[in-house]
Amino acid sequence: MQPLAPVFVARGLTKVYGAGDSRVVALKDVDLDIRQGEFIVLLGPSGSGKSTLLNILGGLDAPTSGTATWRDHELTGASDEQLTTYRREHVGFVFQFYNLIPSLTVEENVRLVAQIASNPMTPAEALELVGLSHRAGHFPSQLSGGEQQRVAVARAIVKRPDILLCDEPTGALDVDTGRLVLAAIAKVNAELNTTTAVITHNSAIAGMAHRVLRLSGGRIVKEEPNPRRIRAEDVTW
Ligand SMILES: Nc1ncnc2c1ncn2[C@@H]1O[C@H](COP(=O)(O)OP(=O)(O)OP(=O)(O)O)[C@@H](O)[C@H]1O
Repeated sequence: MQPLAPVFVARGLTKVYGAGDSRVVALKDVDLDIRQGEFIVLLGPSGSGKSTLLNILGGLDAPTSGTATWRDHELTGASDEQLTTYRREHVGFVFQFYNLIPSLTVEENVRLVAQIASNPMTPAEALELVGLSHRAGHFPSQLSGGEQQRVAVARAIVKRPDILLCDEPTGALDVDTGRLVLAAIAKVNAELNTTTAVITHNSAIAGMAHRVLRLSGGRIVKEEPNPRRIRAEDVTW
């Protein structure tokens, strides 16, 4: 499906941490529109503001100034309760480390999130999407790192989020298992039209994006549309 109208709009987004000598400007005056169904890859050196931007998009953090809206949700100035509702209903997160609950099976890990969502798919559907139906009854310790990360993707998408935010999803994985995780993320983007943003230090992954954002010093210094997207299976590093 083709990307449509902007669903996320940021204007003059600035984030300052600390004060005085420890003051850090993590984001500086960032303007950004993200369209429905877009697959965005964020690249940039360590400390350039990628996670800060993703955390604001996901309602995990609030900007110091500027505005950020997701559809009709005003994220700037939202209360903690409103941000919690926004995250719960609209945002799926995948981080570098999988954070699965070791004492629960794969299916139970995914079900835990489905239970607090308003319009979830079944855990079985989510596991099918990431190609792990046959592992539903296993415990996380019985899975490889790449399989555990695909469970984390299933857990993130079982609630049918509007946006899937991935911070270094393949950072702990080798190339073969990393590709399978990327394929699962790309499939969710393509089949559910889930707007997707992936932070990575691995510029090869940029080939999968509709659009690549390069950050440096808290600013988006380059935006590159990618007319020739590659499949996850063809990413090499
Ligand atoms: N909670 C915080 N308190 C103080 N400074 C912070 C905090 N979070 C981030 N920073 C600082 O803000 C800047 C941007 O950090 P951010 O994590 O967004 O960068 P990044 O591009 O994601 O880096 P990396 O690739 O290393 O994860 C850095 O200088 C960082 O030290």
